[in-house]
Amino acid sequence: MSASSDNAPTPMMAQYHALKAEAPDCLLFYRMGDFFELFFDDAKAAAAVLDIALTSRGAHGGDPVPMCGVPVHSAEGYLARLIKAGHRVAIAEQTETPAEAKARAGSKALVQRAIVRFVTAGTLTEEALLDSRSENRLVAIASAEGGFGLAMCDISTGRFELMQASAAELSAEIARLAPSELVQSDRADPFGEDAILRPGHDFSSIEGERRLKAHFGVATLDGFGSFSRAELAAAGGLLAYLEHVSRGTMPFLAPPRRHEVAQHMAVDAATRESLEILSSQQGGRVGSLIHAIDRTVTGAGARLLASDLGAPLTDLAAIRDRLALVQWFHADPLLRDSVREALKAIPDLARALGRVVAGRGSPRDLGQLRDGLSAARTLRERLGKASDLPDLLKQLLPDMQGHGALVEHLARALVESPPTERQQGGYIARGYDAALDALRDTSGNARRAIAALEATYKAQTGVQALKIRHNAVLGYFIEVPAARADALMKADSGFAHRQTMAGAVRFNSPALHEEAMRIAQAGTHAQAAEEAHFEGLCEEVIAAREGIARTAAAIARIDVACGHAQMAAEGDFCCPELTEASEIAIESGRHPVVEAALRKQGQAFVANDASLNERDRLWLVSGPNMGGKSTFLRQTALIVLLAQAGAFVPARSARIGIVDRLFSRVGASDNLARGRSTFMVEMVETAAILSQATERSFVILDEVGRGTSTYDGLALAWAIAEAVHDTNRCRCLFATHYHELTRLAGRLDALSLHHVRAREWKGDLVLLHEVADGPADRSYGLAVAKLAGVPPVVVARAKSVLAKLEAGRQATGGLAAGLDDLPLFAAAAAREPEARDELRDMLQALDVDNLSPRDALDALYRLKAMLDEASH
Ligand SMILES: Nc1ncnc2c1ncn2[C@@H]1O[C@H](COP(=O)(O)OP(=O)(O)OP(=O)(O)O)[C@@H](O)[C@H]1O
Repeated sequence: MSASSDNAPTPMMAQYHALKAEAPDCLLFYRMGDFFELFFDDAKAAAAVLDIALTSRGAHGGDPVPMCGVPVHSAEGYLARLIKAGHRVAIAEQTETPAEAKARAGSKALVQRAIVRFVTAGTLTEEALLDSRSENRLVAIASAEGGFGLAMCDISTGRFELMQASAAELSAEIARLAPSELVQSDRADPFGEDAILRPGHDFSSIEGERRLKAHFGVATLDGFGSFSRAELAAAGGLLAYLEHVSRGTMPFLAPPRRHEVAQHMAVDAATRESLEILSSQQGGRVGSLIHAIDRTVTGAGARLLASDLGAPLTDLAAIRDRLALVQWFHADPLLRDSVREALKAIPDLARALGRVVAGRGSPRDLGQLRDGLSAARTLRERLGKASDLPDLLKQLLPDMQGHGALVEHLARALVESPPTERQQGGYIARGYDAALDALRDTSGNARRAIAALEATYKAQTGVQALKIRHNAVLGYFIEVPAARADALMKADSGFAHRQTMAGAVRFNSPALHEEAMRIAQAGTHAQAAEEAHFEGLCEEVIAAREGIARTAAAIARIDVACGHAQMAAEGDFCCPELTEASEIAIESGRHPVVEAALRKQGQAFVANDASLNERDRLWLVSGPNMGGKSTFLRQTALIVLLAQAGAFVPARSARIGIVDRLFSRVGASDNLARGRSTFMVEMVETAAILSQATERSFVILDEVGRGTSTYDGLALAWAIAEAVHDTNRCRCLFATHYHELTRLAGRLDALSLHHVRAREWKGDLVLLHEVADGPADRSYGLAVAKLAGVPPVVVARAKSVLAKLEAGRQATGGLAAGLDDLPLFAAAAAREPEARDELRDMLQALDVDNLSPRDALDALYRLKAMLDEASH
């Protein structure tokens, strides 16, 4: 900002504000020479995040303008940190050179600038800004016809999906997608705190259909499938946003695929968090399911694995197809090893393609596409020769070929390891373009001529220390020590003086000038030629984008299957059997994360069986703290999830009846310790289970109810267990401390009692981590306290308090005295006074003073009829 003493903005300030007005919710990176500079509040925000100096420049309205800047060449690293901190950035580049500005509008002209791009969390393609092992998703939401449409894309790979969800399904879908950025209409209520609000007219189905057709250059969308109005509206919002942020160069999107919500297990946000599927409750990958079982060797494989675990299937045939492929690799360790070796060498095709299509590709990306596609072909040939190909592989193999001409062209055109930078050139191979080679020869010859000149001048002047050198400012020059410069300074020496340094003097000569010009000209022409070839190659890649994306997807699927097979071999996992029955029959199941953690400490994991079916669908699991109840519950849920994701499972055998919805809830006090949850949240989440779990669902409830007083907690746990048993009728494991709940066994016929075993040995507690039939014999709370190091005097005191309490319990019948007299849950539920409320409403609505006798009699009849109806 140049200084201005009065209040009129300088031209540069006016330009800055005009650009800023185009991107009010972004930090504006304003290009000035070799820096991006930020001003005003943007500068303050960026300086705080980036920990760089906040200075000021000039003044605006009399006040100094806060400013900070980052060098252009290292901008990516700074961008990454700003995006991570939740900012969005608009990049304003100089769109003409200072010389062009001068020619346009005189010596005082301001260089024109324009926003060329927005950098936002959901629209990144740069390798440095992305995690190679996770997808980066942008999601748009729209509503139409009473439902919701979601459009999801990962522009770094081109994946593009549309889906329809009901209001009840919406939050689970958003949790599954875990978007980096969520876009929605500014006319609807925000779906999340960070949702980006865009103009409402972008989210109409008509507009969506128009944009889709235009983007894919089709006259009808029939070839892609049939989409609901809400899906089209969401697609419209997504495409409009992409157009906005990419400023003309649309990123790669594969044709949209419909994601059927009903074909996937519904797993809500609370369950994902509690099962620690993709990240642990501490927030990182370490300690999560995916961290424990991921044996993929490519970034694309890791991303697909995360997507599989996030959306387990419910379609039996599709799951069996995936499992058959894992089984095939499992059965042949040699083949598996060699395929994994081959996969390791395959570059990330999807992301390289994403960058090229988005116009941000580099010669290195083209090299990666060449190497990846050719490796894919080799792998296909190798796999194609094997016998008994599983069906899924038969479908994948054709996707891995068909790029022969492109690979051959890239191989001819590019050097072996092309650079990431284009400016320096040198990435087009010799022999590809004779004219380019000639230009390079010219520079080579000129360079040799310059070397020869040095020898000539040394002989001519007798100065042995004479050197011909080059720098960015002067270009080529002749340098001699100051003490020997006199001879060259003479007017008739043939040398022209250019610069005097402390110890040296620099000269030019006509011959040197001529050779230097030859080099510069040839260099400029060669660079232009390389650029043209680069553009041509990119166009060829772009034309083949859908096929390349299919190849990338096939490789990722093979990597995931190989990874599961590898994990199964390392971890002794088995192939689960999937059925349509309402059952879960696991023999010797284990928790993959806890097992891995124990193994590190040299301890063994105790495997346990679980067996739920229609007649025995609710297991009440009790036992001492630290006994392994939570672990047992979670391992069962994880085994179900892995099985339906198409993976082998940590068990000796597992038969799983397809689960439509998976729920996991943990009692509030467990979470409170992490400062995460409250009893209220626990109840809200439990309410969701009671309203959504179906007969095909699987629910784990871990000490639900314990976040409140003993009586309230017991009462709630009791009622929840009854409701799950009688109304939801889902498969359920319910861990509890309330010994009193064991009385439910006599009342609910599909409920059975189990406990984790413990023994007291010589006064010490031994936790066996074994799940056994029947209720726990006692609670062992004091023994656990002792184990945890509570001082012996306190434990002794607690023992005497306990003895008193137990004596009291025997006298009064205890906490649960009288519970046996409770009417059955179903009966209690049926007598809920809903109909009575209607009666009450109607009575309340009667305006008695203004009723005619006739109307009063009618009203009485109506009320009586309602009452009769309600009691039937
Ligand atoms: N099957 C098992 N084999 C070996 N160790 C186990 C097993 N299950 C649990 N453990 C160990 O016991 C610890 C406690 O397990 P877990 O949290 O499941 O107990 P819990 O009964 O739910 O306890 P609390 O009631 O206090 O929540 C685990 O961290 C693990 O180290």
